Amino acid sequence: SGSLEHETDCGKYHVTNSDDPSSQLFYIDGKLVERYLFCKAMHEYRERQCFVHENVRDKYCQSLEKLHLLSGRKSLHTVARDGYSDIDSDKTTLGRKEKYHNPLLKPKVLAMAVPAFFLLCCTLICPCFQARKKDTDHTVLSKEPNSTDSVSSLEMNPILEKFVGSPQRVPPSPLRVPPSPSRFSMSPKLNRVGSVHMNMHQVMKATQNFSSSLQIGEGGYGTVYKGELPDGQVVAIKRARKEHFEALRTEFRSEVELLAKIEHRNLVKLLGYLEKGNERLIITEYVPNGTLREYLDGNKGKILDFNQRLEIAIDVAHGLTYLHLYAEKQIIHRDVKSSNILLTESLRAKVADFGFAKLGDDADKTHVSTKVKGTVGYLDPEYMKTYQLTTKSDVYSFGILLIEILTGRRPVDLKRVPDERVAVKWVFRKYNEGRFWEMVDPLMHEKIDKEILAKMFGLAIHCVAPTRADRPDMKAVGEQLWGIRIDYFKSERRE
Ligand SMILES: Nc1ncnc2c1ncn2[C@@H]1O[C@H](COP(=O)(O)OP(=O)(O)OP(=O)(O)O)[C@@H](O)[C@H]1O
Repeated sequence: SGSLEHETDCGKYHVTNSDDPSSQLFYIDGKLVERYLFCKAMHEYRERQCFVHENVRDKYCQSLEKLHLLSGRKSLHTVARDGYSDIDSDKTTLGRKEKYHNPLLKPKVLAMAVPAFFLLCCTLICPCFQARKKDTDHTVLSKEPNSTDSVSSLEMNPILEKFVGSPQRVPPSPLRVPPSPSRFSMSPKLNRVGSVHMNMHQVMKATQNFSSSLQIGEGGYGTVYKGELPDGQVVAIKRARKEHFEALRTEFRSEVELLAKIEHRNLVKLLGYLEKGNERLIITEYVPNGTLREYLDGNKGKILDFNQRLEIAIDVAHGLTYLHLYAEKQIIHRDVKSSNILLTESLRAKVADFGFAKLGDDADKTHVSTKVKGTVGYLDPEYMKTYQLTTKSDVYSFGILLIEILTGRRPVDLKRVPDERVAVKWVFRKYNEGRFWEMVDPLMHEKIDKEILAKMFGLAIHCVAPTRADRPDMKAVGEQLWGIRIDYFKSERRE
């Protein structure tokens, strides 16, 4: 091991040498940076005719130079702000120039997308958030940013484990803007929210005393029951678990107030709310056909065809566009995932679970600073780093969801071989190799036109760009999906 420090006319650079390449540290002007940024600086110094030790550049940066990944238009400062990260692990997939046949495969876009995987990996295993095991790999995070709790029951494998233990990954004391007190203050009228007003006795009757035979699901906040109202209307009743009650109080209340204002065919409708003693109950429309995840898992006895998947994606995009743009106040969902997409009998989608919903900020601000909430695998890396929540965090989660819809894979699946565990990373690799069909859900036997697949996966990759400014907004995503659907029908007619 050793250390090399050099000063050029342009700035200082410094590498700590180590026999183990993974523990090498790179510094530019005294700041620790990822290797990619370091090489980007070398490249810029050289372009500005500053002296650079060629042996240093050759040793650490040659592979990146060869891949043309250092010559993008972005300046070093822009790149640093964007949080670009080491791309080593993906270099083999970017090898041949002719692979850039799609605009999305151009080096700039690749350089944008590759680091997302590194950040995603950090996201998946960041110890600063308490993870709660649920289902197989779907773990919900709900953590104050400066808390010291560590990963709890999240199953970890040795490969992931080595990343754990670095609390510095999360800024220690981010700005946090508490929800406006007026919106969340105790209101005696809360029981009158929505169109269904029930008392506890009626709820007990509707759910047969919370009978396990009427239980339809279990989520972060508690248990969900199916119930029938005296007029025959079937509803879903979400009952907060008592042990989480205090902690969930605000969330529960925020869910109610937000949902009550929403009226859109792609969003689950809040029908009522009941606060009584130690019970908090949310009554919503019942969506009869289970979750998108259940369909993708093949648990519903029917496999979604490509058109149905496309329509589900469009429905979700429309629901989220409504929350982002057209609701009375901007709403950021914060927990977009396949188990929160409920399907109707005709397999149209409704976005559910506004438990984590958060009001967007007023028009004069671009983000809300908040504690990190969401589900492992879907979390926007920029939100994880900055605690700044914007609608683009939902766009990121939507990109992950789109990958799920197309591949059938869970965002993180520890049962797969190591380099296929993180679906987005696997997709990116295959995408670069132009192996679109290999990514398609094996349960879906249709042969989809390659161009259509390239557009769908390209859109998903665009949504998961590491920097929110590079992601499309939800409205544009819906429009693109709509365009893809038209192309899909045209391609079907040709065959
Ligand atoms: N309105 C509804 N209609 C039909 N089923 C529902 C409805 N709401 C929830 N469910 C069922 O209950 C399950 C649990 O829902 P819930 O929203 O509590 O948790 P989740 O979204 O899966 O997890 P989390 O809240 O932890 O993110 C869902 O997966 C779904 O199967």
